[in-house]
Amino acid sequence: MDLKDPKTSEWKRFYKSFKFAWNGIFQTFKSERNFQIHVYISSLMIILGFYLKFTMFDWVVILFLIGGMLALELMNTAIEHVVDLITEDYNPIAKAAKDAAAGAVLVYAILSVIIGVILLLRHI
Ligand SMILES: Nc1ncnc2c1ncn2[C@@H]1O[C@H](COP(=O)(O)OP(=O)(O)OP(=O)(O)O)[C@@H](O)[C@H]1O
Repeated sequence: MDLKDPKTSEWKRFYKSFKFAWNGIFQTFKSERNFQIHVYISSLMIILGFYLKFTMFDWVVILFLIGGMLALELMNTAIEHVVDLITEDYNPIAKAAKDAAAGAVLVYAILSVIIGVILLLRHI
């Protein structure tokens, strides 16, 4: 890992870690259907926001929900990868880890839908 190489400049390290992070987002988008669905719904909300002339408050809430949802889905994917790396056999602890991570996404998704509907209803 040349990121740990002391000769690598701070800016180069920053740039590379940004590139790795972006690659993680891109790979997750390519491989995870749920992440793609979240991106499409988020894009739709942004278009609706412009169409319905969202207030500054609405934008702050919506962007917070979108960012949180996508970040949580990325974290869920990371946990799935790590679990798969540890075992390919059936393991109740692997199941518990994956299901808890999926549960975290579900909790945030349900609350996001409720808050999104409340915001939309104020404009319709
Ligand atoms: N090694 C394992 N041992 C026991 N249960 C597992 C294991 N791997 C996955 N599971 C369980 O099987 C089900 C499907 O898991 P899978 O890894 O296919 O992910 P998923 O929940 O379908 O998510 P995604 O489609 O986003 O990858 C889940 O309930 C999960 O907990």
